[in-house]
Amino acid sequence: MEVNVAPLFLTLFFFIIFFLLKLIRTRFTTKNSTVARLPPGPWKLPFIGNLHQLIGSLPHRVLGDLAKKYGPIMHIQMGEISSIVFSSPEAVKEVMKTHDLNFASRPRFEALAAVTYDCSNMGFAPYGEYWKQLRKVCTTELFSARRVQSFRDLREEESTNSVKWIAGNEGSPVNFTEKIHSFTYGTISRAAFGKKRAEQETVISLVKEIIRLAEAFNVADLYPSLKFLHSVTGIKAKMESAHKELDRMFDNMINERRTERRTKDGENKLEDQKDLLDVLLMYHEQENLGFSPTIANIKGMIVDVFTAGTETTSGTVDWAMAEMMKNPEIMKKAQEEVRQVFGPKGYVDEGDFDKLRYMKSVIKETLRVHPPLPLLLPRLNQERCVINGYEIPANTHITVNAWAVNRDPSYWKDAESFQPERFLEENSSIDYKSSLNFDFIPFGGGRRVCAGMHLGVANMELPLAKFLYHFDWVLPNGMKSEELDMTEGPGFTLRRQQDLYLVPSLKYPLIH
Ligand code: HEM
Repeated sequence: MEVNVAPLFLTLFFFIIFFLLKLIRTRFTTKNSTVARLPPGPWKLPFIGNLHQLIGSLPHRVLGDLAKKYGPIMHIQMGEISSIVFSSPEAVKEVMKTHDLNFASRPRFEALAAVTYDCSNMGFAPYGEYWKQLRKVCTTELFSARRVQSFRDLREEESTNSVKWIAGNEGSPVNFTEKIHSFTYGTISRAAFGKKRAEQETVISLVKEIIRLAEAFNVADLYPSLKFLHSVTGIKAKMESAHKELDRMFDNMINERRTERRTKDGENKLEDQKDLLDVLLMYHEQENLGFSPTIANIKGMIVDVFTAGTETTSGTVDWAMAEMMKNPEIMKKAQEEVRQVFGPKGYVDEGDFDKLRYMKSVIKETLRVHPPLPLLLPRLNQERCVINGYEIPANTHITVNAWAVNRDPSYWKDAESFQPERFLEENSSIDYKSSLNFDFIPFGGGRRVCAGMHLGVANMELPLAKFLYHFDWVLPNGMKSEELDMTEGPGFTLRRQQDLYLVPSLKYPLIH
């Protein structure tokens, strides 16, 4: 029997062609994907991605460890959110310099939008015309060196009150953490609203509640498509309720101020007497200034001032003091310097702060080892791009692990240890405006760098100098310095897990 093999050959021929074409296609895409594949990252579980590795841990530490294995540009999946984590100075330079414009937006979180007047605060405003105008007003007006200087008297007053309170509790343990917290909230609230007001304490406690809720792990933010999760977690509802109350207080304060601004005293207010609300209302009222924020925008900005400007600053002073208690020789040097500079005067004032080189190094070293926002604020890239051969799709969440960068062993000698001297010696030229190498980024960098840096620095330096000058400090109950617990607490800002209790003894009393 004769068999017709032609169809068999034909099938085989087409099969081989199909197979070859597929092989070529695969090779082609694989070749292209060496340019366009996502960065490497840890193995992901379906639906939750890498969440199981991050929940219940300190994310900056876990991400730092994972980066040692997967590299300084790493892909992480958190629920539906795809995020690229940058963990070395070279990688961060790509985000903050080479591709700065593309990476200058922020992702939107529904729960946060509810308390930031639909992201009309600066911290979470998407990149665009509104953010650019607001940023300009911040640089030239709200947080300019001149404005920060104009708040000098109120900083003085608030820090003197803290010193008086501590002096009144000489010899017994004081909750230092709480004290520096209330100094910062008091100072920021007066910078925003001027004179002390009856509502101040309520505003502060509502802001604290909103910060706590914003820092709580909110699974609903990780599954934006599952909107019902917001009602399951209840966090958004709690934030909205605290916010409603805060909004009512803001309205009262703003209405009162608008009336006051129309009086003679209001009209004649000198530039240096204006608080942040005055400046923002001026832009609202005068149409020819190139930026006209609505009242909701103004309230959004005030929320920013409170949330971005309080715990970051107080947390740093708290850690600085804890580090000095842990390292008595550093405390001694810092105290000797402050007492030498201000000793003859009998009081501390900001006029001679240029001479406090060692104390400033203590603050820098604290920000290096304990950056208050260890993962900065998340960013979003507007367009797809390729970095180091890795594909970064548009609208990816960008995380910068500043905590890991600030202790990168290839940039920092003995990176884990607390040594303020490093900022006096080879790194003395490093300032807060992000170093050229992007190896010291507690305030972030690029277009989205912290807008309130000068105010933050002023609010850290003055109280710290006064606490070092006026008091000697010991740990309570005979605790030794090596026993002091330095564990980090959970949350978005890197604060101490335990409040710091210290026993003050008055060295130089206040003379006025
Ligand atoms: C120790 C004190 C402070 C630290 C360490 C700090 C740190 C930061 C960081 C890391 C960012 C994000 C930067 C980025 O995405 O690259 C930021 C943003 C911001 N900070 Fe600060 N901050 C401090 C104090 C303040 C103060 C006192 C204010 C104002 C009252 C302030 C206002 C802001 C604002 C408005 C933004 C958003 C900027 C934008 O998105 O364009 N900060 N800060």
